[in-house]
Amino acid sequence: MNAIDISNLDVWFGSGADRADAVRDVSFKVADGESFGLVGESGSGKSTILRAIAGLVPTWSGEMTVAGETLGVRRSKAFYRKVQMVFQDPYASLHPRQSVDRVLSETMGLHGVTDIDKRIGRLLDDVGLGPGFRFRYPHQLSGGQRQRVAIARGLACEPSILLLDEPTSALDVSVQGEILNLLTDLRQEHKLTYVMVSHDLGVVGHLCERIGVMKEGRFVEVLAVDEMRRLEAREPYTRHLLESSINSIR
Ligand SMILES: Nc1ncnc2c1ncn2[C@@H]1O[C@H](COP(=O)(O)OP(=O)(O)OP(=O)(O)O)[C@@H](O)[C@H]1O
Repeated sequence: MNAIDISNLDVWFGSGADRADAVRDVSFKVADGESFGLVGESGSGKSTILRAIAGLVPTWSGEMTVAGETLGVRRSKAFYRKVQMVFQDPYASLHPRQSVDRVLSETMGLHGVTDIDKRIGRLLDDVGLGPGFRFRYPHQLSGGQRQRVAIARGLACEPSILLLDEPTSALDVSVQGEILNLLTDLRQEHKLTYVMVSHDLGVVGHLCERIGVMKEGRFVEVLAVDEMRRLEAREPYTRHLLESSINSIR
């Protein structure tokens, strides 16, 4: 089964002379349990695809079937129980005056999760934080710990799909590997499907099975991570991209 099936997706912002076409005629499928990466130069439309799936862009056309739902203009509450997004900067995405406990219990309460108390303890263990972090505030956490809280929030209502928008790029290099390992373990333990945006081909190689290479809103090509490592790109643009990151992908 496919967790995600996207056909002919176009996303644009503005209209008339101010119209910007951010995503053009993009199609791809992601199998249940697969991890799919979106790579390409800055402004090529990677984050916009995630935002379109999550219902965060107003104007799009095409077909999107995600977690068994054919998507329209609005996302249902049930959709957000199945599909969650983790953003690049955990400091910006966590409310400064909300403790870890409140962040997690509010998310669970919103989605009608029962047994919240026990679940928070388990979630904190799952993301490698433990009970000592439960009543801390964002400013009392390191960048890596904050991202672990953001991941715990993403997992709080037991989704099947996580949309990861540069989940390690705001972090110290020394912490990036830890978060990538955590995401790898969580995918296995919770049988998750990932779509991950990253400008770092090393990060994508670590976590994904296939990558979609983007340029100016379009897919240039889709290739397996093994092909990426062997520099087996069909398109000159991809070859150039791979060759310029040769040290991080091998
Ligand atoms: N809300 C918006 N209004 C107008 N234009 C937008 C908006 N969001 C994105 N864009 C434009 O859409 C294009 C794609 O942006 P997007 O953020 O998806 O690129 P990206 O590949 O994720 O880039 P980066 O790697 O720098 O994050 C860019 O030209 C951007 O300026």
